Amino acid sequence: MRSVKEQEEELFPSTPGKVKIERAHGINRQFHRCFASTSTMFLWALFLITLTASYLSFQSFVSTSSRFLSSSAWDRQIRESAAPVRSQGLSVLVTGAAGFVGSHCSLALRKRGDGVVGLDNFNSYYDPSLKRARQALLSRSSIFVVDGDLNDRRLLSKLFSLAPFSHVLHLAAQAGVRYAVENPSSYVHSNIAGLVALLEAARSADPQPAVIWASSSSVYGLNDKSPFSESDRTDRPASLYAATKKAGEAITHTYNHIYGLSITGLRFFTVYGPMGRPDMAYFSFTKAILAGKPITIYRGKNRADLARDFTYIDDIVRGCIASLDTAGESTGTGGKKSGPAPYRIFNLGNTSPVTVPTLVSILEKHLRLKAKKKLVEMPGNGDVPFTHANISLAMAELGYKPTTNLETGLKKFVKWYLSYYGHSRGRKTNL
Ligand SMILES: O=C(O)[C@H]1O[C@H](OP(=O)(O)OP(=O)(O)OC[C@H]2O[C@@H](n3ccc(=O)[nH]c3=O)[C@H](O)[C@@H]2O)[C@H](O)[C@@H](O)[C@H]1O
Repeated sequence: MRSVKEQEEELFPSTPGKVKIERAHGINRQFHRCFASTSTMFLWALFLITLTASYLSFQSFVSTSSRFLSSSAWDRQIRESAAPVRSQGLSVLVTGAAGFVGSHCSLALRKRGDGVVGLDNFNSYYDPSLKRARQALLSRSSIFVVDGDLNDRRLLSKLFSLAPFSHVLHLAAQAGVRYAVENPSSYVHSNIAGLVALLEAARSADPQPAVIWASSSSVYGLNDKSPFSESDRTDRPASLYAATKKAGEAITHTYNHIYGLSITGLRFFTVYGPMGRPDMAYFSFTKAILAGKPITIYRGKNRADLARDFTYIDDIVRGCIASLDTAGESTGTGGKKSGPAPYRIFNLGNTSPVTVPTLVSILEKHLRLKAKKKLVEMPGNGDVPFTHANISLAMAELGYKPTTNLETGLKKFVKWYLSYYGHSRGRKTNL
């Protein structure tokens, strides 16, 4: 008669990974066989999982920065792309270069002979194929876009060590006001952690670049004083998106104060235009109208129409470039500032708010199709009733003067949309 301990040892071998089969007999033998083969399978599975995990992490190691960090061809591409081709030209690192505003700014900078290196993580917040198409366009203008994330500190410091960027145009962000209720952490990842990683790299760089970055009209939140001025309060954000942009303004101020980084924050007002963002209303409405699908138009309290100070992309690009040209230098080296550096914030808007139903009727006219409209109460997930920019400061300091009204800007957008997606005006699609 075997002791309980012996029986237990048969069932649960004392040496992990080893199975004692020599003492097995009867029903226990069957159990043991089964256990042995299960254990072997388990070990094999474990081995394969470990192998796959190592392979995948090696792949991601290789496919992100590290591939670049060891490649001299990659180094050369960065240096060439960063080099200006005109005398006194800027050398600009554009984050979010495959994004809407980033791609337009990169092309405009390149066109006038500045050096441009792009950085983009090509995330799937909206169709990445549009981002790849923008990247292809940039590549035709000899602009190299690095496929990497802001939070990859090693990659950032490598970029700054390869090229003496005079400026950073920081446009990479998690955008979208209402999406923040669905995926709050993506806003923290990009707009807070990513921003800090970028500022850390910029303040440690030699020379320190001037940083121009995208804040947002949404920082005015629930204010009802109109138009919105830079000196107005910004302590009542209506969305997490707005809160992260407001936080960004505070964070950049700290880096300006401690390290002497030259900072310019640009509060963009609902930017639209060709190659725009598919998540935005004018873009998604166009798609739906062409497909004969209904669109949802939000309304505020007492059925009031919502309104936005829609701003055309070319005006925004001019505002960004004027901000780069007037930024003033950073004053720090080796972690210490040698004197105060500029800290500026500007509204970049259009100064003429338009209601959402008017936006829809302009689209209907350009598309030669009627929209199926569903009017619903604003869901209360981040929207504000209206935005309206006072741009006096940007006019005075940047010479900023928007020139495109919504009618003209949407005409250009619709033309691009129909050609890019291969549709004809006045014809419904099967999208
Ligand atoms: O300036 C900014 O700081 C922000 O601008 C943009 O936000 P918004 O002004 O909210 O633009 P957008 O979504 O196009 O909605 C436009 C209008 O259509 C209404 N809207 C929207 C969707 C819908 O289905 N129905 C509707 O009525 C909606 O209620 C709103 O009244 C950027 O996305 C954001 O990233 C940020 O940069």
